Amino acid sequence: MLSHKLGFTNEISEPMTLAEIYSQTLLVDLKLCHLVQESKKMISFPFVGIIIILTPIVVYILNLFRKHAIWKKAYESIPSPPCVPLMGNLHLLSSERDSFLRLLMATASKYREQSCFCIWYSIWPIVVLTNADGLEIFFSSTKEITKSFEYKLVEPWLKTGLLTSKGNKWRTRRRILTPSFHDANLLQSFLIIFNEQSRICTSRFETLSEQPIDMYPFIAACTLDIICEAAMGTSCQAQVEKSEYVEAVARYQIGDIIVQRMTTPWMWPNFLFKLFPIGREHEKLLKILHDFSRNIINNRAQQFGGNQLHSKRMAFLDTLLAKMHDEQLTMEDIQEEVDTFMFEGHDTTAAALNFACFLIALHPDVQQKLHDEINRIFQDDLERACSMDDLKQMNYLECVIKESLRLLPSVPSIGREAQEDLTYNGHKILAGQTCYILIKAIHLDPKYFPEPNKFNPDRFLPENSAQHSHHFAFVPFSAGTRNCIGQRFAMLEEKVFLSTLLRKFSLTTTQTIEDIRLAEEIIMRAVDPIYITLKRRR
Ligand code: HEM
Repeated sequence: MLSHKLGFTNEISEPMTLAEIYSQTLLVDLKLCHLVQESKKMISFPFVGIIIILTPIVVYILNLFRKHAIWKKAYESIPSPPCVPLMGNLHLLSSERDSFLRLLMATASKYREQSCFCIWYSIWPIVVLTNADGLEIFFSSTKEITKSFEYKLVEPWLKTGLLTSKGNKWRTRRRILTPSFHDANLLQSFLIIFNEQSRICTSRFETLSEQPIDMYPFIAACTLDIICEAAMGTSCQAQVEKSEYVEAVARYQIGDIIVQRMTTPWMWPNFLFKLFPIGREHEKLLKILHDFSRNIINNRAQQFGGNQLHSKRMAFLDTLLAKMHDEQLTMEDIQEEVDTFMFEGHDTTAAALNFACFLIALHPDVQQKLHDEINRIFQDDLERACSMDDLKQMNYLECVIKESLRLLPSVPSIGREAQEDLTYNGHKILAGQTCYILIKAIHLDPKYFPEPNKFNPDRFLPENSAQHSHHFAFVPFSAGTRNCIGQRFAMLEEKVFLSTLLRKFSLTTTQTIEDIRLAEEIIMRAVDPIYITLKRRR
């Protein structure tokens, strides 16, 4: 190690005081001075060159150790799993896809009383918050809206759209986009899309009934078609044909690369990443994704400008095009928002639906109640489309969707960067600190959810809602200023899909919840396929 060569031998597991750091710095400075004097004597140009290159590296490393000492001291009161010098907690991770989420959940459960813990990513701390109490430092703040570093890795695809942007840019965009999610015309168009695509998906299951199948790829294709048409006004036909775009998004090629990059820090700098084959593949996929959305946006803009938009169905894109001049949006601005909807609105919903199907298959009593509710609403009509009125009557289905999102949230954690010093349940969090809000652990707090691991949709019935009355005890869509803008869209979509499926089929599975290994890969995924058998009801 460079530090050892310079005689810098402190074990970093021991917190260093500032005085120690300064004395070490002095020592290194003296050594450097000595080296410079030596180099003068030798008047060797390569040697001076090496010194010039090494000095900023040494200063950087010393600065890191100085910060490490400050973090160690500041987070003394926050528990963490056992650390190893320089590695921090990295030695506890394996190449198994589920190892990171497993470590987070096991640590959260061990330190539930303390309401947070620290994970040391080598010498860098991540403070993980696991208790609903105190979350107002992020959820009720209009200032604490900056996302953590990891989100930078989706920026090559999404640029700085709504998910990744911050400050005034985020505020302006959120103001422009929010009304679209409450617009009655748009919601009506979306309802037609949900019905059509859910029906296509269900009919694909017809030929596969009576045998265990992995429903995920079918559901992912369906949710991709839905968001594509809702966002851009054009379906990408993921359920009926193959295309480069669908392969890149639905088969998760782009997502896999982003996840791989997240777990390999030496690939974080862009210039290094591009040198690896995976970096070049990433570029290729980005071109496919960007070309696809850019072409659709340009076509739609031309029709829009020429008043030739014959489609009665409105898309998010139309509301952006309509505001283009007033809000001074460029085509690139519009594209980053459309790409963001494609990213956020497809896999999150697919994961939620897949987990909901699994939990319904596991609990015949719950499934019976769902069938009863659906029979009451549709009687024997297996084909008619769901209306808004139908959806309003699906109260029990809503409880089932919520309980699924509680136990198996599509987004198990979210990241923030503290903008100023904060205090969370008595623990100090320094400005600039990366914090994870561990939604999955927050949802398992027995204080708000008795028998937290039990799948019990009844806890969301209005008469029982006092049990989880804390504002931030149930936050699958995050909460506060920076919550999920697509929450209502997603709930309606889930209701249409599940009621269409359950009108025709019953679901069973031979797997148990303990068999399912879960990985955090941008969203939460089952490491191995979940098999469900669909049986025609009549
Ligand atoms: C079950 C489905 C969904 C779940 C569980 C979910 C969950 C979330 C969560 C937890 C966040 C906060 C992310 C963070 O702070 O880092 C978020 C943000 C967001 N979601 Fe969703 N989401 C879902 C569906 C959707 C859909 C269908 C859309 C689009 C139509 C969408 C669009 C967005 C956008 C644009 C953001 C960023 C909002 C902002 O920062 O202002 N989501 N979502």
